[in-house]
Amino acid sequence: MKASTNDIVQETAPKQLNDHNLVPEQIVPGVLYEKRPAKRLDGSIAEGVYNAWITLDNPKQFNSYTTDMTKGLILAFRAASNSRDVNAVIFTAVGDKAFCTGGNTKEYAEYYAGNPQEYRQYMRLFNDMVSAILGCDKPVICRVNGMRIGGGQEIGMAADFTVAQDLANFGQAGPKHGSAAIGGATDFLPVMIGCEQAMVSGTLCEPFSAHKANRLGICCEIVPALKVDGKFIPNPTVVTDTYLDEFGRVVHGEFKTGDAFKTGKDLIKQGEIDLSLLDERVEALASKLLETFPECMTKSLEELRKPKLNAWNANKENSRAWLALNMMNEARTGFRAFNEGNREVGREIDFVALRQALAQGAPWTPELIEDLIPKA
Ligand SMILES: CC(C)(COP(=O)(O)OP(=O)(O)OC[C@H]1O[C@@H](n2cnc3c(N)ncnc32)[C@H](O)[C@@H]1OP(=O)(O)O)[C@@H](O)C(=O)NCCC(=O)NCCSC(=O)C1=CCCCC1=O
Repeated sequence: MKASTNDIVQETAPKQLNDHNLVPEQIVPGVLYEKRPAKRLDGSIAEGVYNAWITLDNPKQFNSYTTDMTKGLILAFRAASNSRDVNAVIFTAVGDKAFCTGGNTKEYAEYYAGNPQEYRQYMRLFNDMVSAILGCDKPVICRVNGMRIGGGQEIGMAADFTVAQDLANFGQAGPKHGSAAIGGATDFLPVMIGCEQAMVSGTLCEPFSAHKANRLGICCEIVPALKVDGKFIPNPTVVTDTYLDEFGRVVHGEFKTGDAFKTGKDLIKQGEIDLSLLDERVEALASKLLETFPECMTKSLEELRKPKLNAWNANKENSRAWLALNMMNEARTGFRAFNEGNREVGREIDFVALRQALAQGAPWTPELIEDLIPKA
């Protein structure tokens, strides 16, 4: 009689498996790690195979990552990468407001500001975190549960796929808050959305919608998340029913303006947010990935990641050094301004006043920094 696959496994698989993990699968506070059963395309459970869900858990601070959380993410990606029984990684965050808004600005302002040596050590962890995502042996799906901004956009773009709920905004924050988007964005954006759009995003720091992210090619799929009267509707603050304006310019995915935007905002407040379609589509993508040869999958990932990885590897060490020294002046000022400001006084410095001071040759003194920071 022909032996079953199970019999063959019993006979051939090592009785004792070597553990290649550097760490136990217990991750730090702020980073959750969970193996959920993988599903076949028909929705049935594939016994003994899982998807690793890595979840940022810092919702009060928009799932920004602290130093400890960068460590947790490195360990989590390492664990998922090494797990024989993991099909794909789902990289997401708690809640429906934010996937991640980057580095923790409170920690930046209160610990790293003015302390470049410490920030250089932090940037070792940050770089290793991005490299851990790009080096994961399993496909990584970024499940965008809410806004993906700054370093959040960078770690999200390091993933292989992005599936987003359509209320999520995307974008960079660096030059407005005293940093440069060189934690991956300047490497990934040009290859993902083209140099011109990358320039717009990486310098102007204007958030853009999930619909636009999908059109630009930074998301492979988006789903509605807002339910009004029990029915899903597209993000009502965004133009989704018109492709071109009267002059033939693409308007699909742009934010509405004026009263139309305000009406959209009110509708969001009235409705309820339901991420079930997001979960469905993420699971469906993971199921498609399951129905492939695992080694051929890993090799394909390795090859297809090269445009991102090569750019990242070429720049990450220089970026680390520059970011560390930048903590002495612009980052020190910008992150303190965000952290010490509020909605009333604002969270950004008077950029023109700074430029006027520098135009006269003024040095970066503690007094200049204090004067530039809006006082709550
Ligand atoms: C535009 C925002 C993302 C969202 O704005 P809004 O919707 O108006 O919400 P807020 O009121 O601003 O925020 C709500 C509360 O969350 C706190 N919050 C938000 N983001 C962070 C963060 N990154 N760290 C800590 N806390 C955060 C915010 O303070 C509010 O709490 P409060 O108690 O004060 O009410 C806007 O929030 C925003 O711009 N956030 C900061 C984005 C940012 O600058 N991120 C860091 C970018 S730099 C970076 O990530 C880097 C990575 C590695 C390389 C170097 C580098 O710079």
